[in-house]
Amino acid sequence: MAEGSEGEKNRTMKRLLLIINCLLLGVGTTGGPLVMRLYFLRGGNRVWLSCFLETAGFPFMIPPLVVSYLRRRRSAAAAGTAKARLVSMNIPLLAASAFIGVLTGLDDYLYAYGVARLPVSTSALIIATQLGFTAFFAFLLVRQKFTSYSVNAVVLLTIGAVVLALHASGDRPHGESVKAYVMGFVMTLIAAALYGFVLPSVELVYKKCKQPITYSLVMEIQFVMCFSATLFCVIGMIINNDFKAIPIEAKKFKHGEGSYYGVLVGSAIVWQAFFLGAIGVIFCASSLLSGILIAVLLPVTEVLAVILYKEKFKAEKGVSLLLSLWGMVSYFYGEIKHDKKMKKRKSSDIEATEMPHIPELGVIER
Ligand SMILES: Nc1ncnc2[nH]cnc12
Repeated sequence: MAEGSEGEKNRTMKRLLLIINCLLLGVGTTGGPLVMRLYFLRGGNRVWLSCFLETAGFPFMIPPLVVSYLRRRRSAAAAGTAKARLVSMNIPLLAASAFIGVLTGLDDYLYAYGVARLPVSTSALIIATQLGFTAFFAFLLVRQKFTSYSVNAVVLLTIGAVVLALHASGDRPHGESVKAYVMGFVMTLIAAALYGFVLPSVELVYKKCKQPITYSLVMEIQFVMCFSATLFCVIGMIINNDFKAIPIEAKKFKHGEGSYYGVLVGSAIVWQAFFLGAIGVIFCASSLLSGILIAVLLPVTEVLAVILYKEKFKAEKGVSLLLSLWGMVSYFYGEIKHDKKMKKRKSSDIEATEMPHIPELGVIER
């Protein structure tokens, strides 16, 4: 009985964690591209600097990491077990996280290149194709199982992106060459494919890792990933002389120096929420759900871009928005149905002495 209530408490905690991470991902997915585009619209033109800002907020992870360490230390002392380590990840996990971080740094550059050249509403919809890539790599790397509902969601969200891509040419910003526009389009598409690979790779690392994955460890992984991605971008910034250009850009920024630095710091904070949310959702559920949430929220970004930056809202953007919402409803309906089926099966198995461990609501077993 006590074990049952402990299990119930764990499930509730994991659901709460899932909700928090969905919110973080939501803030990052919608706010990140808008702040990044604001930088370019108001006079900034450094691609390496803006890709650096995607991960440079990793020091914001230090306070929660310290709190988590103190808690682990206190519970180890109370239980009389070995002292908690300041850094709990082992060397292979550190190496894997650093490697994925470099891929993320490269991806950030491709993504920022696209945001610099395309309207946010267009780049957001190209990024929606990421879900197709995530689904493909999740199948290859972590043997993600699909239901008719999740397949339906992937198809709808991908069609939504394609509808937009087919009509995107009329969206070229004033004064931008066709070549720059096409390059922006292609780079964003490659970013979508690469990040579609990164998400299931994180899930694979969680699965293959020899130590139990806790949320504290997820935060450490986030720290290392963002640190190595930032290092990658710093090299690009040095080569491109971006550090010298920062004070000059700040002086020329349309809203003044103060708001220039405000945009940079705001960007770093919002993108931290994005990356922590993305890998946190993978921890609580799966890389597929992370990909689905990113795709579902992109049309929200698009609508906000239309409102805030007066970008054009054409019929195809509305169609894409509807398809995304339909895809989201389909996915969650399938998950709730699956969850109910699992609960029913569990209660009919309750008599058995050795009860098998059944995963819940797309939650991967660890
Ligand atoms: N670097 C990135 N940041 C945000 N969303 C992305 N989608 C693909 N790459 C991305």
